[in-house]
Amino acid sequence: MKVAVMGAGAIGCYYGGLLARSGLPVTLIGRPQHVDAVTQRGLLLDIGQEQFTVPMAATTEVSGVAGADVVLFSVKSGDTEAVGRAMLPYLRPDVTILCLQNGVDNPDRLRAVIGGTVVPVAVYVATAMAGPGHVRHHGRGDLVMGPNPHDSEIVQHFAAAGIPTTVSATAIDALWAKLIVNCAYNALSALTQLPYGRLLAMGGVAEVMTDVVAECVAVATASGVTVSPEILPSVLGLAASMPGQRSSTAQDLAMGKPTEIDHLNGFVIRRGAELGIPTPANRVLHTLVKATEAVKRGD
Ligand SMILES: NC(=O)C1=CN([C@@H]2O[C@H](COP(=O)(O)OP(=O)(O)OC[C@H]3O[C@@H](n4cnc5c(N)ncnc54)[C@H](OP(=O)(O)O)[C@@H]3O)[C@@H](O)[C@H]2O)C=CC1
Ligand SMILES: CC(C)(CO)C(=O)C(=O)O
Repeated sequence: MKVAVMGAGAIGCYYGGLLARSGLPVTLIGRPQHVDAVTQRGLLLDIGQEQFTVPMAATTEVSGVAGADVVLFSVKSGDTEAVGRAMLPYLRPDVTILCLQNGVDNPDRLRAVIGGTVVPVAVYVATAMAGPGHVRHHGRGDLVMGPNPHDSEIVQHFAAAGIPTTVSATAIDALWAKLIVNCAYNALSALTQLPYGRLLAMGGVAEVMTDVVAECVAVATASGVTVSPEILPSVLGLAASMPGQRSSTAQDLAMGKPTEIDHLNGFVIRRGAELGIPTPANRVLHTLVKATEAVKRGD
């Protein structure tokens, strides 16, 4: 199974690195600083106290997807269409594209651009780039993948690489459950730059999260998604399980990078409007993050 990773960041380098370490041919496609480092000395992969150096192919050219049986698609949600269009001329007609992204509509948006087999995957991991061509694993790593023509072969190769993968017809429901967590935490952590433990201890935060979750559940349910009745306690309980964590939106905002907020709270607002469901709490959070991004950019 020949693999290409489109978007050699925290997710792409972690999963691509594990697959390459297991012996599969993997090509990373990423930015020059990562590609140069990987080409010179291999990918550095920190897992717990162990560090692995994984030799693997790397390129800055999107044409690196040519010939791949499986593409791990791991760019941020805002880049989905543009990167999809750029890869299209190089893709094999029978390629399987695994969307390893947060948000629920990336597979549909990518499929609209490239057609073919585009598979939703819910990603339960915490990883971050520690430097050029250097990825650090902070926890978990399991995947829930939608059914696809090559799912058993993919699961087998992933298991051999130490990536626990479940195939589920309800992978989209899992993505929605993750989206609801993101809608509750990401903007509030970004706007305050607080880690989750301190965030939840602030007066009124649990109440705001409760409103956000209620709106998300209404939109999800009207979209035909099954949401666990335990979603609210599970969302509010997350802070205790990772009290020191700041959201990816908080990290993007702090680094002056574009956030994925249009595909988190922003998506719920758009879908709510289509369905006639009001989403005022999500709207306030989305607006404040967009305004803060604009201020940071100096608009
Ligand atoms: N990190 C995590 O622990 C988790 C992340 N996710 C989700 O996974 C997805 C990926 O996240 P993550 O890996 O953290 O993001 P990163 O920003 O670390 O990785 C994406 C990489 O792709 C690069 N890229 C974008 N366009 C191109 C292009 N045309 N050519 C080459 N490289 C390109 C980006 O460069 P540049 O920044 O310069 O554009 C960046 O280096 C997101 O949807 C995220 O929400 C889900 C679960 C956990
Ligand atoms: C689950 C959570 C909220 C963990 O930080 C996340 O996915 C993110 O930060 O984007």
